[in-house]
Amino acid sequence: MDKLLITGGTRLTGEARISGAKNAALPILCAALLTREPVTFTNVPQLQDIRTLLALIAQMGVKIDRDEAAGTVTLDAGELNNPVAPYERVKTMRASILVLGPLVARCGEARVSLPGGCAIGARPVDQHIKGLQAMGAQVKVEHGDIHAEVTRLKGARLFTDMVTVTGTENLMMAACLADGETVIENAAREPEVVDLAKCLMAMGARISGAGTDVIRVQGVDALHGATHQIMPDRIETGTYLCAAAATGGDIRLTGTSSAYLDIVVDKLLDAGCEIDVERDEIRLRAPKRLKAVSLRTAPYPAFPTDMQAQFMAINCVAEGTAVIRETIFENRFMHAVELQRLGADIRIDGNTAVVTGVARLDGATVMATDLRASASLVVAGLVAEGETLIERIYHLDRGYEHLEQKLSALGAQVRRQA
Ligand SMILES: CC(=O)N[C@H]1[C@@H](OP(=O)(O)OP(=O)(O)OC[C@H]2O[C@@H](n3ccc(=O)[nH]c3=O)[C@H](O)[C@@H]2O)O[C@H](CO)[C@@H](O)[C@@H]1O
Ligand SMILES: C=C(OP(=O)(O)O)C(=O)O
Repeated sequence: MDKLLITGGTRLTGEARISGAKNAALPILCAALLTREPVTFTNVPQLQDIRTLLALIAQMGVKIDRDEAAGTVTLDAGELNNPVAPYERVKTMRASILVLGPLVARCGEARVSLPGGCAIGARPVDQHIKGLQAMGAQVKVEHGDIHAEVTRLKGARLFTDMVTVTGTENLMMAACLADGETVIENAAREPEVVDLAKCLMAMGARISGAGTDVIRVQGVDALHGATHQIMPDRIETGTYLCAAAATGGDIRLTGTSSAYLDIVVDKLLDAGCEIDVERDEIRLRAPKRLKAVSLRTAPYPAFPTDMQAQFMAINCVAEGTAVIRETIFENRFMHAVELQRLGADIRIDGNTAVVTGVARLDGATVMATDLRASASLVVAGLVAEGETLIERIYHLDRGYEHLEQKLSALGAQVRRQA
């Protein structure tokens, strides 16, 4: 298993280009299952999760034409014949559940393995199932698989018990081919939901309200081919901003947008950073020492849970004490014990972490436990004195394109070890 060796202590300076968003690309690639015509996507990141999803849908009979280096993928689901997502694929990537809605809507049938729990929490998919049932699907969970059947989905009024991002995406995709109008209330407002809606509308779907908490979809008989550019990755952007902030750096990120990062930018300003935003670029200049910033995660537009770990890392070396509350996932503090191995002062009490900044962190061997936990260890490793060896970095490969190359271009001393 690959490891990442970081020699800390270098200020990050220079420029890096942000990739297409993993969490937009995954649902948007699944949207291609809804039509018989080819759909082309650009700005698709080179990530393990994307490879996993493409392998999953190839097995369903979808033709894939991909130029990885150019970031383009064309999917042709004209001969989709096997609406099945087996456990072997689903277990490596929870987002595989995003094939469920499109498959039921297009094929009238789907068998998708239950994703199961993961490091950050139980993450059930009951809301996805409840929504499809409300649209008339017969859904059984048997032998660890979700088996759904319907002649044609019917439009319905759907209300999810909590805000769920992939739940909203699954139901919005399913509703595109349903008979009549579907109203999704308590919908997720995340920018990735909006990007998916844009793609679906380019394919002929009739959707309004994406980006608000009520999404209306008028079902149509068929969708058609289209071309769609995946939005920039706001979490990758935020991660590099944190890495620069922690190291007292001065970086420019291109190919991105601050539009969906308001609260992250605000927190970095509170921490003492200077931030300039120009069209598709963000420049961050960090102070000598950051100030501690408290935060509470919640659905968009509040502070994203996917940035919580990286902010815990910057608070480890900031001046003062920060209180971090995680309200989305019940077990998303796994990085805290690893950060403690580097000398961080963190106290955990339930869903609250109290982080008191220390003058310096010291390099050590640490273990990556999930994607953003791993990102927080990279941020901490960049600022720690000496060498930090991060084990199990396959998590990082799920979500950060060309991480070592981008960090090296910013002056970091980072090396992958086999
Ligand atoms: C591929 C993708 O886009 N992943 C993102 C997505 O995950 P994902 O869509 O899986 O996360 P959800 O928004 O669904 O989860 C929010 C909360 O609702 C709970 N829940 C969700 C669905 C359900 O049927 N029942 C249920 O109880 C979850 O356990 C969690 O506590 O949103 C999360 C929250 O912003 C992000 O951290 C993930 O990076
Ligand atoms: C939790 C994440 O991803 P996933 O939902 O794919 O596990 C993430 O992107 O931080």
